[in-house]
This record gives sequence, structure tokens and C-alpha cells, in this order.
Amino acid sequence: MSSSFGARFTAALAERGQLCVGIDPHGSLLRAWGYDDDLAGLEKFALGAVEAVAPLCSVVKPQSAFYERFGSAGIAVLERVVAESRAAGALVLLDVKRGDIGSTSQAYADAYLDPTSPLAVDAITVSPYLGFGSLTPFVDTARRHDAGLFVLAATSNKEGPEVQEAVTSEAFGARTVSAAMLQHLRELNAEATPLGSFGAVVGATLRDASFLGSSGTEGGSGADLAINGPILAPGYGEQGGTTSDLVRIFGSNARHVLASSSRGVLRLGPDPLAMRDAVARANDELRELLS
Ligand SMILES: O=C(O)c1cc(=O)[nH]c(=O)n1[C@@H]1O[C@H](COP(=O)(O)O)[C@@H](O)[C@H]1O
Repeated sequence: MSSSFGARFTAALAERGQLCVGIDPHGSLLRAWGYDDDLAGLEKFALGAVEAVAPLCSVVKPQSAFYERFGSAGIAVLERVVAESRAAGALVLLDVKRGDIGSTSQAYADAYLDPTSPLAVDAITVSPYLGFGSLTPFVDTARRHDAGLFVLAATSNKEGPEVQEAVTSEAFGARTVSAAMLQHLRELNAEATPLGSFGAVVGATLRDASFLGSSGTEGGSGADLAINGPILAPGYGEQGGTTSDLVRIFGSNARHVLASSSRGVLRLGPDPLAMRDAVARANDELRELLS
């Protein structure tokens, strides 16, 4: 790879738009497409979705668990999803939400970020809740191989605030956990051009983004989300997040936001034209309102 993930991300969004489609083979969706919820169904569903949307999308995001449930044969399908998405010109963000003690994190980083690995992708999601420093092997490996990370900062689910809005002790800055994660990312991305490679996950569903502020009680969209890095906004579509929510939450940083929708697009299949049409319309709306 010749350029950093941040540079590839920036170019991909400029060329193809800000919608990411999640390739999440839910059993219920396989059945809705007329397939059995088995390995053959998984393969037809996942590769059909990739064939329909990957040529149009800047980024596709397969969620590993939906493939893992079929064991090694499911992982083999995931490998094909990765290869065929890349062949269609999309970046691949593998959603695995990994995070462990440092030495184990290194093994995860080798599995997903080293280009010689069978499951190597452009970027992965990681969880910082063993402490941001436990992600150091991911950061170093990503730098070495021009890959990217998306760190869970403020997730789209309603249970997240118990952990993410908690306020750290004075020793760690007396700010919300989410604000602390964003600060770490800001430091990792400092001075990168055109954009750093270390992204944040911030849900498109947040009703109040003020807890992302450095004080924990004020702030909000503008300065606090200026991490000079990519932002993944899941929860767009099926979970209720809209383009106007992205404008409200991300303010002037909205141009670095990748809005992610899985079921909202996939449930329009198996007709490829219906899925492509939904991607094109969402990208038009995002382009109009976010840039
Ligand atoms: O990291 C993620 O992708 C993620 C983070 C988050 O805060 N919320 C969230 O929904 N996700 C993932 O985004 C996808 C959302 O799917 P839909 O609700 O069907 O659009 C799923 O693959 C989730 O695992």
C-alpha cells in the first residue's frame, strides 16, 4: 500500500461518497432474500450484497460475527467478501471490535492489519475499554502497514452511556470516558495530512453530544469532534439516525463522517437495483448536507 489509511479514506469519500454499507448477514435477512440460514445462504447473500453495492461505496463494513457463526467455512466466505469488495474498489472496514491486553492485541493486529494475513483489511473497529494504552499494538501495526483503526468512543446503543459518559478521576483529566478517547485520537492524528488514520466511532443516534466535550458537561459537536481523523457513524437508517442528525452531532467535522447502514440497505435486496438506488440516494443526500 502506498498511502496512509487516512489519505485513502479521504480520497474514497471524495470519489464515492460518505455512505458505508454494512455487509451483515442476519439470519432473518437471509430468509427474507429467499435463502436458508445456512452456509450456502450466507455465501449467496454476502457475495450478492457485495456485487450490488461495493462498486458504488467508498467503504463496506462486514461484521465478523455473522460469518463466525458458521465456523471456518463462514470465515472463508468473509475472506471472499473482503477480496471481492476490494476488487470492486471499496475500502474494507472489518467490524470486529477487538481489544485485549497488549500481547493479545498484537495477535489480533497481526490477524487483521498485516497484509500477509488471509484476513487483512484496510481498517478494523477496536474497543478501548481495557484502557486506551492497551491498543498500542494495534496503533503501531496500523502505522507500519498503512492501515486504520476505528475506536469505540460513543456507541449507538442505549446501554453505552453507563460506561462512556462516566467521568474519569482527576488523574485522567476529570472528563467523560468518551471525551478522553477522543483526546487520545486527537494526539495520535496530530499533524497528519490530509487526515490521520485513527478514527472514532460515534453513533448517529446520539440525542445529546455534549458529553463528548472536554469538561464532561459542556462542549458538543464542533471542537470536541475535531480529531483530524475519520469518524464512523453507525446507527444511520435502521437505528433511526438521519442525515440531519449527522449535521447536528458533527457540525463542521461532518465531512469526515462515514455514515454506516446495514439492515436499512440490505433489506431492499436481493434486487441489486433497489440496493444500488438506495446507496446512490443516500450518497446524494449526504453530499448535499454534509459537505
Ligand atoms: O462499530 C460498529 O460498527 C458499531 C458501533 C456502534 O456503536 N453501533 C453499531 O450499530 N455498530 C455496528 O453497526 C451495524 C449497524 O447495523 P444496522 O443497525 O443494521 O444499520 C452493526 O454491524 C453494528 O454491530
